[in-house]
Amino acid sequence: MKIAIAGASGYTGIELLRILSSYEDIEINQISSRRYSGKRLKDVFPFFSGRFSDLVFQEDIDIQSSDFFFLCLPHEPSVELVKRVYESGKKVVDLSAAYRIKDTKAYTEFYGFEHKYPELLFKAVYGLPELFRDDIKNASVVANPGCYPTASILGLYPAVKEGVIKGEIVINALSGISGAGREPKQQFHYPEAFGDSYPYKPLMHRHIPEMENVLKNVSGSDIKVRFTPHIIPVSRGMIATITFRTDLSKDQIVELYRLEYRYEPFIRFLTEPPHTKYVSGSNFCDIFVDKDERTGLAVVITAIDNLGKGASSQAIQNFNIMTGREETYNLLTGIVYP
Ligand SMILES: NC(=O)C1=CN([C@@H]2O[C@H](COP(=O)(O)OP(=O)(O)OC[C@H]3O[C@@H](n4cnc5c(N)ncnc54)[C@H](OP(=O)(O)O)[C@@H]3O)[C@@H](O)[C@H]2O)C=CC1
Ligand SMILES: CC(=O)N[C@@H](CCC(=O)OP(=O)(O)O)C(=O)O
Repeated sequence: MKIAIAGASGYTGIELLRILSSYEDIEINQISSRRYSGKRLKDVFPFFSGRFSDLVFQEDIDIQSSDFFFLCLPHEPSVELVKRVYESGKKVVDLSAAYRIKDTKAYTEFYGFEHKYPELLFKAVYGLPELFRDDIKNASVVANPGCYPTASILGLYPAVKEGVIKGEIVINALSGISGAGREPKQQFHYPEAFGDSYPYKPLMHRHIPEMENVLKNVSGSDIKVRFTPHIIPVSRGMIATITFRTDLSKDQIVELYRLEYRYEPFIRFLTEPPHTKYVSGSNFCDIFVDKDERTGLAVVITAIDNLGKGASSQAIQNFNIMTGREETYNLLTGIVYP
C-alpha cells in the first residue's frame, strides 16, 4: 500500500511518520511541504535517517500515485484535497477540522470560510473509534477529531449516552504548545511561553461546536458545554477536567464509565488523577472518575497526548480500522516517561 502524507513537515505529520516507520507492509511514497519542496526528509529532520532515507518533500500531493492519504494541513486547503481524494475512490484520514462538523454554519462562524462541499461533509465519518468504529470501517473520508474534543467527548460520552447529567457541563482543559502547530507565533516564542500558563478564548473556542455537534448526534438532545482551554508550558500533553451534576452515586458513575469502555483497548481507568506524562507519545486516554458528594458534582478527568490520541496516533487507529488491520496494531506502546 502506497501512502501519501500532505503537510508532512508539521507536528502531526512528523508524528505520523514516526508511527508509520514501524509498519513493514506499507510504503510512504509522497510527503508534501511547500517550504521544504525538493529537500530530502532526512536532511530536514535528521532523526528520520534510515527508515525513510529516500523520501523527498514535494510541493503538492498527486492523487494517482498513492492508495491512502493522510492530510495534516490547515482546514481550508483540506476541504479541496479531501474532495479530490474522495472523487478518485481512494481513502483519506483528514486531521484538520474541514469535515468534522455536520453543520455548515459552524464553518462560516468559527473557521471563517464557506464550506464548499456540504454533501461530502455529511458523508464524512467522525473518526472517534470508541463512538463510531462501525462507520469508520467502511468510510472513504474520516474526519479525525480535534484534540480538545477527543479528551472532552471521551470524558463525557458514557454519562451523555445514559442521560445521567443534570444541568450544565463545565470543562477546563490544558494543552501543550504543540497544539498550536509548528508555524512560529509570537506568544509561543520561548521567552514568552517558558514558565507561563494562561486561559484563552474563555467564552467561545472553535472546538465547542465540534463537541456539541458530536454529543448531540450520540444523545439526540441539544447539549451545551462551558469550555475553557488553557496553555501549559510543555511540548505535548492534554488534560480535561469535566464536572457535571448527577443523581448517580460515586460507585454508580464509576461503574457506568467502566462498563461502557470495558472493551476499549486505549482507555485506561486510573484511581488517581492522570498526568500528561502517563500518555505521552501514546494513543492512550487515561480516565479518572469520581464524585464530590458534598456538592453533588461528578468529576471526570482525562489525559491524552494532543499529538497522539488527540491527532496522529488516533489517525493511525482509524487507518488500521479502515484497512482491515487489528485496531491496536503498532499502537499499544509508545509511552515516553519521564
Ligand atoms: N497540533 C495538534 O495538536 C493538532 C492539530 N490538528 C490539526 O491537524 C492539522 C495539522 O496540524 P499541525 O501538524 O499541528 O500543523 P503545522 O502547522 O505544524 O503543519 C502544517 C503543515 O501543513 C503545511 N501547510 C501549511 N499551510 C499550507 C497550505 N496553505 N497549503 C498546503 N500546505 C500547507 C505545512 O508545510 P508548508 O507550510 O511548508 O507547506 C506543514 O507541513 C491542522 O489542521 C490542525 O488543526 C488536530 C489535532 C491536534
Ligand atoms: C494550543 C492550541 O493553540 N491549540 C489549538 C487547538 C488544537 C488543534 O489543532 O485543533 P484543530 O485541529 O481543531 O484546529 C487551538 O486552541 O486552536
